[in-house]
Amino acid sequence: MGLRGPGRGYPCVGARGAFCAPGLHVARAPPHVGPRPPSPRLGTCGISGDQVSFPPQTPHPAPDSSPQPEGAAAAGEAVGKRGGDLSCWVWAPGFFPVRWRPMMSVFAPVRRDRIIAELPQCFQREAALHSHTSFHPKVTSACQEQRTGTVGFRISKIIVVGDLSVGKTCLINRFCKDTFDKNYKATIGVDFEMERFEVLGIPFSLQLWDTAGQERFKCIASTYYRGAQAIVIVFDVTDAASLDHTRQWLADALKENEPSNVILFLVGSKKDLSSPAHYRLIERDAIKVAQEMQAEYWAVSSLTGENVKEFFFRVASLSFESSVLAELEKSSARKIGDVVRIASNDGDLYLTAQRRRSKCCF
Ligand SMILES: Nc1nc2c(ncn2[C@@H]2O[C@H](COP(=O)(O)OP(=O)(O)OP(=O)(O)O)[C@@H](O)[C@H]2O)c(=O)[nH]1
Repeated sequence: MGLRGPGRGYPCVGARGAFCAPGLHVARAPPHVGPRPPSPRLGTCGISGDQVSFPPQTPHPAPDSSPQPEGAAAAGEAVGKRGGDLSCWVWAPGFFPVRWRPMMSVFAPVRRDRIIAELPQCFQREAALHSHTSFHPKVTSACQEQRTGTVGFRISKIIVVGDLSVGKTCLINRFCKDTFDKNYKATIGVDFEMERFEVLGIPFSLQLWDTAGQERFKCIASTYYRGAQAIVIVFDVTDAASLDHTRQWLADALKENEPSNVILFLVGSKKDLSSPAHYRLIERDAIKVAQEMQAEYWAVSSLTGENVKEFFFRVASLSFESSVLAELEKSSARKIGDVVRIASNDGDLYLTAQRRRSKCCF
């Protein structure tokens, strides 16, 4: 059974690249059989130049009450590690079912506990993307003047990768739903959550792509790596081998992304399971790996919630900062009579990974 996704000759609902509609849950696509169901009406809006679709106003009934392609229910179960929500199946153009979560809306007010007014601090200064204590002054002033782009809100794609069972799903669930499941259920392909923030007064969303760690699902998951603004590589602090494997996960993710356009995070999970003495040992090694990768290091526990919110706030803030700086750089380059070049004194505007890695000063 194949997965339909960007870049594989399959349409992704109203999306270009790897972006999918907020609130739409991409399912593994069963082969189509039988008559084509009516296409849903899809509205579109522009987000940073990418098209995304709104959920259809009249979703097709759920698979159990309507004709469906063979295997659709199985696909739903397969994708839905997070079953039991209010989602239903809808038909997307291109013949494959997607799960629509009606309760999610990009226009609902941002939760009060998702408002970021100051740059959250790093976890370890030795392995941080940068150790500044506040947002880049150009970002702050652009936000004050509402010069962060013509579109009302921004969106960043974050992919979460790492060995099987290291805790990727639990990490996302702890942050997005404040839940923890002690039973392991493998992710098949990818799963997807959208989390909305307000950063310096500007609406900002993170698309969190939870990918499968099992080898046999890797090729499905890797089709969703493209177009990431941040890569989160997770390892288990009680399993040194999972730390060793992070290099390979990074290499695979970078095959689909331009290294200078992504920011990297190395996350040690299950901190609650490690004794302080053991943790100190693995942290020393993890910091070395993070420095080598030029990633920011964090250690978290999804069981207790330790550092989970702080980590995602940091991801949101640095992704936001990086995207606003890129936008400002683009607009300043455009001002120079359509000749795309960067004035030397603006050279720090676009924080490529290389520059971030060298921890340049403002
Ligand atoms: N004690 C403890 N257990 C955890 C923590 N995070 C995850 N687990 C457990 O580890 C197991 C695997 O967690 P998942 O989040 O499903 O792992 P995953 O990386 O998404 O696995 P794949 O979907 O196969 O890639 C589950 O049994 C979780 O309950 C944690 O912080 N502390």
